[in-house]
Amino acid sequence: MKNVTARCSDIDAQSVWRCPGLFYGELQPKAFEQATGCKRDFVQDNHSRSRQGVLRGIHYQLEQPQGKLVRVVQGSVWDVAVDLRRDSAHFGQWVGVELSAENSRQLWVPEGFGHAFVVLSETADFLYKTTDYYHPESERCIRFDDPELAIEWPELPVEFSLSEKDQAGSTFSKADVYKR
Ligand SMILES: Cc1cn([C@H]2C[C@H](O)[C@@H](COP(=O)(O)OP(=O)(O)O[C@H]3O[C@@H](C)C(=O)[C@@H](O)[C@H]3O)O2)c(=O)[nH]c1=O
Repeated sequence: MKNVTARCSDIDAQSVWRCPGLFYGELQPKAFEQATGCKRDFVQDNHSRSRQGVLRGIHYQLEQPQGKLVRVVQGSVWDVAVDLRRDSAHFGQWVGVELSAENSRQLWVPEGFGHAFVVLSETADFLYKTTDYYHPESERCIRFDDPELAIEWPELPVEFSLSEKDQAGSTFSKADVYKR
């Protein structure tokens, strides 16, 4: 499997099941720094809800590149980060991880990576913090099924469902990428 863990950190979130309900402790800056070795200020918190089979990505912004700390608070997704830094030893390699409300895992997707996910459960609530602001003018998309990237997506009982923007994604070979 083409896989890279370099600079993508899988973090144990601080969530605790309670009876009844769930207590979720936001990852504090110090804990984030300890887990990733990175120091970041997050400027935006996003929340999206999608149904099973919805696939979003592979997204990235050329300007104002965003580091993303991602997690799921309801349901589960298969989450993927792709190294798009041309000078990187891991250029074009990807890492995938299941994120769910049950496993409380978080993935740190650093600046310079593309990001995508597909919803495994009936629905999923996906939350992410970003290190820079949304910049639609420089947003780019690479096809999730690019043969060169050869990302392994899970099999689902429903067809994958993509937005028009995601259907029109570029091939990896023709995509604008990061210089470093
Ligand atoms: C991401 C984003 C979208 N929007 C708006 C634009 C549009 O009208 C609507 C939906 O946008 P999108 O179709 O881009 O949403 P979505 O497909 O959920 O995009 C997200 O996908 C995942 C994989 C990521 O990595 C995220 O960074 C982001 O790109 O929300 C904002 O206003 N601010 C934002 O930060």
